[in-house]
Amino acid sequence: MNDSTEDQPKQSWWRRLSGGLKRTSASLGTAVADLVTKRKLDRAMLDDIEDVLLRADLGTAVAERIAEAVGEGRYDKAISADEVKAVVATEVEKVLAPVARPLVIDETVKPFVILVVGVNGSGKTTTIGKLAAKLSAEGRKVMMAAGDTFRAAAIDQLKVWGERTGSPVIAGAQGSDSASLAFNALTEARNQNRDVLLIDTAGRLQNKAELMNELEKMVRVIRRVDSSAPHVVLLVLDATVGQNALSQVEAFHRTAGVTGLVMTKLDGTARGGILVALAEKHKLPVHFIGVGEGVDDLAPFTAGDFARAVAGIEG
Ligand SMILES: Nc1nc2c(ncn2[C@@H]2O[C@H](COP(=O)(O)OP(=O)(O)OP(=O)(O)O)[C@@H](O)[C@H]2O)c(=O)[nH]1
Repeated sequence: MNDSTEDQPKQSWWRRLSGGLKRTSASLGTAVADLVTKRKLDRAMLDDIEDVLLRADLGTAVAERIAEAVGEGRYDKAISADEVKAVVATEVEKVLAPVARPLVIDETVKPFVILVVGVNGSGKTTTIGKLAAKLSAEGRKVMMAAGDTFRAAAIDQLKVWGERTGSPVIAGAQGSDSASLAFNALTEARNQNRDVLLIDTAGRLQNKAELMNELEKMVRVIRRVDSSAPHVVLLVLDATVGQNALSQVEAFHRTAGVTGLVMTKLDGTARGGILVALAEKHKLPVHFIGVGEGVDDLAPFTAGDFARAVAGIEG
């Protein structure tokens, strides 16, 4: 790949990310601009700034901290919207930097098992497909397991990704036992000497308790084949659900021991600030962000870029 083609995806995903977060950043930018015109900074202005940040889904702790940082050394002085945005970007980056961590695949572990969990529609199957494409492009032998046996379309969707990425897909019939499917897939991945096994899971069953029981069972059964597996438990979160994402993290973390997050659909939401609230509260690593439905639309998560996009600073 030459430099110009390497630059293109980076630019296009940045455009989509900053474009997607435009509603977050534009409302934040406009509100901040309205607040700071022809006024000197005082407590009331900081409270207003804090409200604006709360509306962007950044969460109370971060909003409060940013407002304090804006106030530092600036009381009774005029302040520009750009100054406020710069403080927002700096403070957001501080929260995100510790969680922006790449997905590390231990080459000594074979197969390296990645269990992908999340509620239905969050983008699990699509993320698995994108990951399979990425990992196979890096030269790894990937296998996928259609553990979402509840939904026939999810099985078909995964098979399409399998064909697209040249990776075998282990699937059962709709309604078959997902734990035994995971068991078979891991055994098969071992026999075929695969580097990575990506396991899809159901996002919806009759009720939440049943879903969590099934996940627990899946993990238990996987451990029977390899006591160190799953090596990564990726929780896929849909950015458009806003604050709901916080409780999803709690539920899945308790059940499946989530090791890292992927946040999808950041290409079309005004609620991207939720990632900041999540980072602040749960401190779980964020490996990737989804910025579209295509195979290349899974971008590594970088704190600085994201912080600037949220604050509405041009890339
Ligand atoms: N715009 C956008 N759409 C996405 C992204 N990731 C996934 N989607 C879309 O979201 C929808 C749901 O994605 P799936 O991958 O089927 O979700 P799932 O979590 O597997 O859903 P279940 O199988 O029902 O549990 C699909 O239409 C995807 O194309 C993203 O980053 N951006």
